[in-house]
Amino acid sequence: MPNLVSQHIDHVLSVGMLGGPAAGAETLFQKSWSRCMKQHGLDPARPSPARILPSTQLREHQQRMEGFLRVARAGMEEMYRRVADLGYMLLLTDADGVTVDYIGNPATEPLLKAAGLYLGADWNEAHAGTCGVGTCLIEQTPITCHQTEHFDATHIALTCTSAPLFAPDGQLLGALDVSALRSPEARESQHLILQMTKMYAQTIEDANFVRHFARHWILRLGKSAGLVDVSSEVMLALEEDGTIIGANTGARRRLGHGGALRATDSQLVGLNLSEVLDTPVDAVWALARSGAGELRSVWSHQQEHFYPALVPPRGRTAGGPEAIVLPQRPRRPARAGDTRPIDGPLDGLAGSDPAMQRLIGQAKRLVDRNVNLLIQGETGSGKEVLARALHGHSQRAAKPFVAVNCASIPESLIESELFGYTPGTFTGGRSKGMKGLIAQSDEGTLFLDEIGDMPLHLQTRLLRVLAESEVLPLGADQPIPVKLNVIAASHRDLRRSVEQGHFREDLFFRLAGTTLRLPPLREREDKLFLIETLFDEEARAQGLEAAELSPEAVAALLRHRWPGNVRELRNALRFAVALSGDAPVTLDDLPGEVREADRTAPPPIALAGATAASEQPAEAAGLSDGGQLLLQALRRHKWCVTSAAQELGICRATVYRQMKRHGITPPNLL
Ligand SMILES: Nc1ncnc2c1ncn2[C@@H]1O[C@H](COP(=O)(O)OP(=O)(O)OP(=O)(O)O)[C@@H](O)[C@H]1O
Repeated sequence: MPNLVSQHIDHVLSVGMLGGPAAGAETLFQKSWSRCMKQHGLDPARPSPARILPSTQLREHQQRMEGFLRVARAGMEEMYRRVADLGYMLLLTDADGVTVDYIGNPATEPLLKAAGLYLGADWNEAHAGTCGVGTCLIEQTPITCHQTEHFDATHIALTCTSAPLFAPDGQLLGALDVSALRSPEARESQHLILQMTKMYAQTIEDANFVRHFARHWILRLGKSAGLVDVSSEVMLALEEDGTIIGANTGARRRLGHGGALRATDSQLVGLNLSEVLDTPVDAVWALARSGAGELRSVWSHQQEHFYPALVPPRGRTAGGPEAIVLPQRPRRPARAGDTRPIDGPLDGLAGSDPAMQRLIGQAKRLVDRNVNLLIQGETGSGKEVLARALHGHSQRAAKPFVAVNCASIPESLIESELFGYTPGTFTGGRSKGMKGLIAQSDEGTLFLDEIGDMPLHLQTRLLRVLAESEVLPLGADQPIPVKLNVIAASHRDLRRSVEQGHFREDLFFRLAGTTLRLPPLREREDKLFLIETLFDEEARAQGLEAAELSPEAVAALLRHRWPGNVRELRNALRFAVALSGDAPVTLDDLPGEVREADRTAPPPIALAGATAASEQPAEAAGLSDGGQLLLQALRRHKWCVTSAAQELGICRATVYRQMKRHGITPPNLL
């Protein structure tokens, strides 16, 4: 054995030192060895003992994923029954690589513990080196790390097979690992275990998906008509009009663009089923009515064929299938018969930025769908504006929109503000008591801004309100029923907050039916649209409807990085309008930091005059400000319309339209 160990160390050292991104066709393990040495600073000659977290720390890791742990445990027990006799044991880790659950043979517990195959063991690659769990979490794909494929010589007797586990929104949750202290030397001996691990990881993920979407219809699609009821690769959670509100890993892989396994659910969520499958939504409800008889029908996506099965929302099955209340037909596929104008409040939020247009399309499809929405975006990127537009676009538009900023209400007041209180609850309180903000939003929209800052004990109370649709004011003994529609928002990455134990996982899943991500202003391609819209609004507000922006000012505004996002832009324009009065806003009227950005940027070629003389001087002189701006941008980009469009934040078609309007002709066509 000592000889084997030193041989292993030499081998790892030679491969790991040579390997690296430039080394080309390395195996997954050689890449990992090189990562261990170069990035994690590990040394194969210095073995690190198993690191087992103390129970308080372990508890914190477990608490972050309690609901999931229950589901995963059932799958682990079933798998363990099948592999225990072969000498395998099972670990469940979180995304950090910490073992949050374990099943092994009690008779070998001391050996398992010494090898780190135990509760609380940290299998993160940065500490444990190349291993089943740690490397699987980095690669996000199922792997077997067999004996000498481990980095650390203390692990070279082990064989470890791990599969990643993803949350319903596509985020990595952790890994399922099946390991043995001893095994045959041939790597092929683990092939069957790899297949079983993948299968149980999918079973666990799917059970978690069903738990998450228990209140919705779930469509299963499988390759086998006989098995689709019990096992199917694809699962889609649906609203009654066919809107997709959730997609499992199989659905993302099979139905998402380009088979992107790691993509989040944004590609499918918000689409209508009929946009994804060559099947009308009516077929889903026909399937629900006729039950298994419909299974003979085949549904297709591109060239692939599936058999469908439908899981009704929990609670609808209480009286057996005959008690299921089925929608007679899709509630409302489009806006037909809707009195709202097609150009609703959501349409005014953005110009031609592709990410914003996708978001608006998704938001429109999800409005009035009984799906809780979570808006994520940097401070000032327009989360509240989006929430108000969603409310304005919904059938609840005439009902109250109640915005609560969880970060700005003092912690001592937030409970009474949200839940209200009865008369006499507080000395100094209002004599009639107070209706809380949650009750005030009844039938309208409750916007919980900066939800990530809500204290943990109030998260528990809020969860109860959401689950039971009733609120219990402080001092009251009778709850008040409320019809709640919640939109939550945060600039923090809430999933990260869940992982860090600052935010309840169950509340996160309850609030984040779908996550809408607002891009920061610096990434938006419709800056010019926003500049013009906000400038008009600010000028109107100050009674200066005729105010104008000079091309230099617009160019500077387009160049600035906008760390404060749309809020900073609005403030800059308000400042500039106030300063310029009736005269056009010039560079000097802009706030210092915007002017500063302009000074540090390279001078535009067209303004430097080098090419101006030969290129349409007469036309340039007669052009309006907008035309001059366009001409300058085109010159700066050597008449490349795509680049000019990008700089101006408008699409190519608009550039061509505006060129035509201003009579601007590229030099090669003169
Ligand atoms: N699409 C938009 N159209 C017009 N104005 C916008 C838009 N988005 C944001 N704004 C303006 O930017 C400012 C900030 O918007 P908002 O309060 O919605 O941002 P936020 O992301 O909720 O900020 P915070 O994180 O601080 O709560 C507001 O003055 C708002 O009017």
